[in-house]
Amino acid sequence: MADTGLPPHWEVRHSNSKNLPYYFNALEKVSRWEPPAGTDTDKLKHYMAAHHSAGTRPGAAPGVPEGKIRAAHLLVKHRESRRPSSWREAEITRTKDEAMEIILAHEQKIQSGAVSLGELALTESDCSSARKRGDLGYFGKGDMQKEFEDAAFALKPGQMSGVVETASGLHLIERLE
Ligand SMILES: O=C(N[C@H](Cc1nc2ccccc2[nH]1)C(=O)O)c1cc2ccccc2s1
Repeated sequence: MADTGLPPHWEVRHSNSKNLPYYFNALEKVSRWEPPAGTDTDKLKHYMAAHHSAGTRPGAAPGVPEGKIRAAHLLVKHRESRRPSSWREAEITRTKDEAMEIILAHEQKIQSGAVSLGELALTESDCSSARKRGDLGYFGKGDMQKEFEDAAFALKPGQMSGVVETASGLHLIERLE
């Protein structure tokens, strides 16, 4: 990597959610917003000017906030969910296995083309985003539970995930942008 002027094992990374550079030590696995002690600040300044132009990256879709995607999801909670309650049901007592059967049936219906994820989320999702057809808006890395983020960022726009499990319950995710 070009000479960043940082001490050994330190590298510059980019926070999509804050659209800011940060400094990461790959050996100690620590990160910080300010350059560490021992940094050659002139070299770092030249490196940043050459490699970290602020603002949008080339090829970013106009209007889409940098590093973010938009997705909708359908959530089926169960009695082990972090918050076993929703607008649909004050106390959710179904087991995880029962929730799995329900969400797999939803997945089949969506994959058959009989209904869209958003339409089904309106009545069936245990997330408060149900009223918006499951649309969660734009989000970046670090905003959502890790399993959800990994699955959503692996999708292409228009694609739907398989069943994804988080502490909230079982999800089907459709990437919108
Ligand atoms: O965390 C939320 N809702 C929880 C359920 C839940 N847990 C999630 C975990 C990952 C992604 C979405 C998730 N939704 C609840 O209602 O108990 C959110 C609701 C909304 C509504 C609009 C936009 C974002 C969000 S995130």
